[in-house]
Amino acid sequence: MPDSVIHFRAVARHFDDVIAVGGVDLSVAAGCFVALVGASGSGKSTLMKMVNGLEQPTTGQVIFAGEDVSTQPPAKLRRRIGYVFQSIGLFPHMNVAENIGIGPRLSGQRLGDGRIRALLELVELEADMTSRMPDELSGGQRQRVGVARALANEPELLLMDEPFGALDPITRDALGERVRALHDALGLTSIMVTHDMAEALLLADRVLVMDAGLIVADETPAALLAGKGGEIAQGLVAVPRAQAEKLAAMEREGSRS
Ligand SMILES: Nc1ncnc2c1ncn2[C@@H]1O[C@H](COP(=O)(O)OP(=O)(O)OP(=O)(O)O)[C@@H](O)[C@H]1O
Repeated sequence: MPDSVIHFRAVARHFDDVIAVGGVDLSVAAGCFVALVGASGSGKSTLMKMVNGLEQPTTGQVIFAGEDVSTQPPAKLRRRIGYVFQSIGLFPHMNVAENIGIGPRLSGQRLGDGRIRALLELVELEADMTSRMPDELSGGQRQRVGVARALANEPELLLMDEPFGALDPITRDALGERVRALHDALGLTSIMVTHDMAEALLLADRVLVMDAGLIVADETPAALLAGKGGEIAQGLVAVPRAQAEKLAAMEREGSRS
């Protein structure tokens, strides 16, 4: 498929006798926003890390932009793939501008002040944030800087692993919508790991559900809401649906009293 940015071909990753990823075949089309959901330990992070070379498949191949990831130099992958991983935070000894510019700097390029201001603007942060240190920012601001850093190299692919996990619900909602708007405006291809099925349904074009190292559902949000995707996917959809129903019932009760 020429318009696919990434292909997984029978990709498995074992850690001794633990099968983290058990044989995944998957293609992601250019321009698609994919959410990857599933229980803790189902293999989501391991699958993502095999895209940018942080983990290597035990068997199978990950193909990015037509080439096997294992044959591409790490620096080239870093330039073409932006990532926001909760486990890989900002560098604490670098200010905001230095954090945003680290990717280009590693490839021998210096980001100008104008470009840094433009990146801050993309994630709706004030231009005077540039000299702040990470510990002088709120969690939401740090995640915004993380997104700006991931976009600094104008990546073709954006990988996000629980990017908004530690944020309060209002900030999380706002940042999710901002990232989706950026995805559309910049013509990105994005894959986002989340534990939150509601977030996946609201933001993604395509929702993948992982269970025990395998992708057990691959549906659009509309198809999932219409009951497709099988038992595990429907178990995850049931949670936000039940919450929405309870809230609607409370609202009805409230309007009667
Ligand atoms: N470096 C490692 N060494 C050994 N086992 C690992 C390693 N990385 C992951 N695993 C195991 O592989 C399985 C899948 O882990 P992974 O982190 O991919 O799951 P996940 O779906 O991302 O979980 P979570 O939602 O909790 O982040 C787990 O059983 C985990 O313990």
